[in-house]
Amino acid sequence: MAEQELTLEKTEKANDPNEVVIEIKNLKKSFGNKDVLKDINLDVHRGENVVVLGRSGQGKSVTIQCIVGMLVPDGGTLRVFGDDVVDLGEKELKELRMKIGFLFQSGALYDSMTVRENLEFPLTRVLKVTDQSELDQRVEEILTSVGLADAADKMPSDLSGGMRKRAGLARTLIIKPEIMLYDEPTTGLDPITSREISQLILEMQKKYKTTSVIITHDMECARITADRVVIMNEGEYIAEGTFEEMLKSDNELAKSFFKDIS
Ligand SMILES: Nc1ncnc2c1ncn2[C@@H]1O[C@H](COP(=O)(O)OP(=O)(O)OP(=O)(O)O)[C@@H](O)[C@H]1O
Repeated sequence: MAEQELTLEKTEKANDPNEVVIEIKNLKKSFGNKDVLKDINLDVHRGENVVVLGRSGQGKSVTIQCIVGMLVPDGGTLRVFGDDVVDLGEKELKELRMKIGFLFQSGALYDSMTVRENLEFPLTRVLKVTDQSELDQRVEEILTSVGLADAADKMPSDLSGGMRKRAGLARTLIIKPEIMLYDEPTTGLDPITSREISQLILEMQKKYKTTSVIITHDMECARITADRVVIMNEGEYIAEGTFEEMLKSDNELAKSFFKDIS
């Protein structure tokens, strides 16, 4: 096949909303005699934002850690971009992780580095970018995108909680991941800042066409960001639908999450 056709095929695939990017079937994971994931089934399509709701300790973070190969499941299959994660060798796992951005609750900035240095770090270490003008241009672009254009030379300790979250998001997005995994992105923020971060997550999905899994307890975050909501309970996904569908769900647990939403 001609090189041009191959490129076209790749581009079409990269934009195909029907492509299943993350495919989870009958996933199981136990720690000792504690069965945390009993039977998780989920398809995440390209460009989609899936919000996972569940009470504390239900295995939401464990699911995310399985997706990036940090934990090895005990059963079931877990494919990312069509590859079975369990079968990947070290090198392939490293390549996969380069396509996945992971935003932890803490935001994960290095306190001893300026914002600019924090952002340059994944570019130089992961993508091996050495050209200073490219580094400057990419740092400026991402900081502008997250609304922190003037903060490049500040230290993390000089930033508010919301700004730190934005900088953490910028640091994750700067390598242009195809998948974003958010673990409680609005925890610890006041309601107004939480809403701003949720809106930013939505904007970044549209701008960078990322596929995202968002774990949250924040219903406003779910309302703003979710194309689809799944509810997790006792190691299984028990209900799913759009935010509006879940709002009207007869499922008792869904009702308990949505009871204060008007
Ligand atoms: N590496 C591990 N070793 C042993 N047990 C673990 C490990 N990781 C998670 N667990 C246990 O698995 C269960 C699910 O944890 P997980 O962090 O996935 O919950 P969660 O649904 O994300 O909760 P939260 O909303 O509080 O973050 C917990 O009981 C936890 O103690």
